[in-house]
Amino acid sequence: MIEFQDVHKYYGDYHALRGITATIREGEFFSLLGPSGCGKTTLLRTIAGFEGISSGAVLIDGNSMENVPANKRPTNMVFQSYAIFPHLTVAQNVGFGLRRDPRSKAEKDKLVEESLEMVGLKGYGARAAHALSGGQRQRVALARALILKPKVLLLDEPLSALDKKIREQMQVELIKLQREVGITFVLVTHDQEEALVMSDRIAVMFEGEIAQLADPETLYRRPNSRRVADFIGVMNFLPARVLGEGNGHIQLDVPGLGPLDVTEEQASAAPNGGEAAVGFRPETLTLLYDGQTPLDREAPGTIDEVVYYGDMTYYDVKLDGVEKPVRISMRNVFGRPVLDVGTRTRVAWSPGALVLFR
Ligand SMILES: Nc1ncnc2c1ncn2[C@@H]1O[C@H](COP(=O)(O)OP(=O)(O)OP(=O)(O)O)[C@@H](O)[C@H]1O
Repeated sequence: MIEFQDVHKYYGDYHALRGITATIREGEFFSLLGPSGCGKTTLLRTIAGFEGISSGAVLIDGNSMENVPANKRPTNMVFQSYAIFPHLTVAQNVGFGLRRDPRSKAEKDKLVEESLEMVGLKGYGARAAHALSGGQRQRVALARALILKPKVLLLDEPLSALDKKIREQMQVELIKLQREVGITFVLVTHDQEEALVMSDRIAVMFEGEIAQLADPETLYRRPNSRRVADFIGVMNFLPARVLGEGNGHIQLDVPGLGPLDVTEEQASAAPNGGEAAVGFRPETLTLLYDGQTPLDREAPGTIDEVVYYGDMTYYDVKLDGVEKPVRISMRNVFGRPVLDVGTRTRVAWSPGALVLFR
């Protein structure tokens, strides 16, 4: 659907996009995720045609966009600062892009009403746009983009100005909306949680390059580099020594956990460039309570810090002989006490949940 072929972009001397090659599939919810300045907005704008490229090609439906101006592309963009017109009504805002459309007023009114219904604002047409809340304004901006029936909707941090609760609610609504209308959504976000929640696939970008492109579960469970692992969620790292390998297995010695085996599939693809380390997510470790036997392996440690979140607790635990504590998340179960700092404990873990970076 959208194809980037070795796309480079310079702003003067600055190399903002450094050889982007990727395909966004028709009908998918695709996110560009990365820290500030990595080039994700620039890449999104090359799809819209708001930004030219220095070399390479951007194709939509197999057609090169090289000489196609923004207003002739099958795309539409929704911005962070939902640029709606405050002096117009909601309906006038939504119908704005149809003002030169030859269809009758009755037909256009119907389209406006349908679009408003799509975004959960049925019956809001006559209201003054300036009287809407932030979340409602963003819906109006969405309805205004959708009414033009683009093949691709480009979303530049559309939810970042909303407060946490409304943002989470809008995330779910956007997913539903995307499924309903079935058009390709490309979202720019620096919020890894938002990308995980919403996307079919995510391209993680650093410094003008795509570091990994995968579905959320793969990104989370099998990050291909330490940098991606660090950017997505929380990942504990422990230094590891590679003892040997063969038959699809790698033997390691990990201080704090002991000698262990991982499979080749557990090794990250991109070279770490430094010393080997194993990584594991906080929820892949478990604190064992008295009398509990581990399913797999266990290691002794001492609780160093406790952060209580209501539904769960984060424990920072110092494994024996390891200076830096590892973070463990435990779901709080009724009747099970939250443990105190200083408690001696046993940490259960499974070799299968580790990722090896080397
Ligand atoms: N018009 C421009 N002229 C010069 N440099 C630019 C221009 N637009 C962007 N850049 C630079 O290119 C790099 C990538 O910018 P871009 O806006 O794509 O990053 P981003 O990942 O979207 O970051 P953010 O989340 O902060 O918007 C940045 O270093 C930025 O300063």
